[in-house]
Amino acid sequence: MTLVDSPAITTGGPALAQERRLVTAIPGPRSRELMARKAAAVAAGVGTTIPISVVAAGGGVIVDADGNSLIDLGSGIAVTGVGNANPRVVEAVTAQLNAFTHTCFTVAPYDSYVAVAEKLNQLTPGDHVKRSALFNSGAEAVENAVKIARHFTKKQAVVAFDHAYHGRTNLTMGLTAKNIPYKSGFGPFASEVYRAPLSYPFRDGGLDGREAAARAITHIEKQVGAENLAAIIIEPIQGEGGFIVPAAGFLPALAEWCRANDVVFIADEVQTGFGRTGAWFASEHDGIVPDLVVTAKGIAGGLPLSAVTGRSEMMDSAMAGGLGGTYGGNPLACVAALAAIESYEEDGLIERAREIGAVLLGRLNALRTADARIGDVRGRGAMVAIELVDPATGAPDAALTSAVAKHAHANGVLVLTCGTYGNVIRFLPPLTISDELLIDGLGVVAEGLKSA
Ligand SMILES: Cc1ncc(COP(=O)(O)O)c(C=O)c1O
Repeated sequence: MTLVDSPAITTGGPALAQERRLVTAIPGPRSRELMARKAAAVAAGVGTTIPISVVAAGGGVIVDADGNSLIDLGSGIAVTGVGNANPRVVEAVTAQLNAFTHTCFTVAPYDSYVAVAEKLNQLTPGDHVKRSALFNSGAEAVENAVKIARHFTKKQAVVAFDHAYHGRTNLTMGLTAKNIPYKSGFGPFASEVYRAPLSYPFRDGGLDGREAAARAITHIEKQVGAENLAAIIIEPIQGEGGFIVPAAGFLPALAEWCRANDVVFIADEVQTGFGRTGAWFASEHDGIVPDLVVTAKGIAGGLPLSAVTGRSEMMDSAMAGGLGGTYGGNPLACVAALAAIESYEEDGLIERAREIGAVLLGRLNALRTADARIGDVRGRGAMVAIELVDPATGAPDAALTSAVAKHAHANGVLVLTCGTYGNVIRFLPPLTISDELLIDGLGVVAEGLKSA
């Protein structure tokens, strides 16, 4: 029986792999129609190249309208850490739907919002007194974190880093580094945003973390001056910018400088938070305690929710009613978050992220020894990437990257690319994926590299 006959979600190694190859070789009518539409969209410069119309997902597999199944190595861009349609989340949201769907927390409050805030206060790094405010998207939470930092410090400037990604709203576009497709033609951007050099070990010519931090701080002092600077915002491991893990010592040195200069240190943990890197938050790997932590994505099992959590004196400094919006901390998203957090805690998912990381790093490093086009393998936990280069020059190879991703998609494996130079393939599987599926998916990527 192939998955054409059975769209039920199955997990498991070789048998599924066999079925997947069979069905993906013969796209059904619905997928053919979609492929044609997507091809037109891609030709017009919009849309993705993945020719499927999803009808179900779970257990590390996405099933399309023809019964084709894809191994999910992207988690909807690091969102479905607890797996798609996680039973705890489904049950909680269903019960909430039957109770009430919306009141607006500031008009008529409800317990689940408070419970999520308390959980965030407890789980984020540091044992100081904290407060949390809830929003809908990562970008919205980043904007609010900057507003809080400005209100608290009475300063205006914000520093973001090379290769950073913080969203696509007006202020966050300015914080985001990459021009195309995120910024070009969408200006003017918000003022008082500056950029500093990052620690990017693969392309840094051997700078260690402290040296890279000294370079960034000198740059900031020259360009802005601490007396004008409200906040620096940084992803502890960069996501869209290419899964760049800064060298040890970089983040602690920046955090120290911020403390000494009354500058708010904002960690954007939108992509790295909620167990993704094998710890609740990636800041923990570097032993830093950010003043404000921004979270979203993995927080609520696929429902839109985001948060800013931070020092109570900073959070309380903003005027009541000055943050948030109508839907922030919607009751459906809040109960989903409580259920997702229960799943991370009780289903051992953070430990599982570390195991997934061992498989990813082991297999990808082995591939790298045999293939000089893999310039770098990096990441933590279930957030790992390969950077593809021209072996002769070390120059980024975006064409190879896109060919490998296309091969993977055509052969039933959903992987994402990223990076300023478009030459990074990133692996962000759901933390519920089996080793068999993961290894099978990596095998297809390896085939793609061989055939490219
Ligand atoms: C680090 C980081 N910050 C902010 C965002 C923006 O989040 P959203 O797309 O939910 O607005 C993203 C999204 O990818 C992200 O990775």
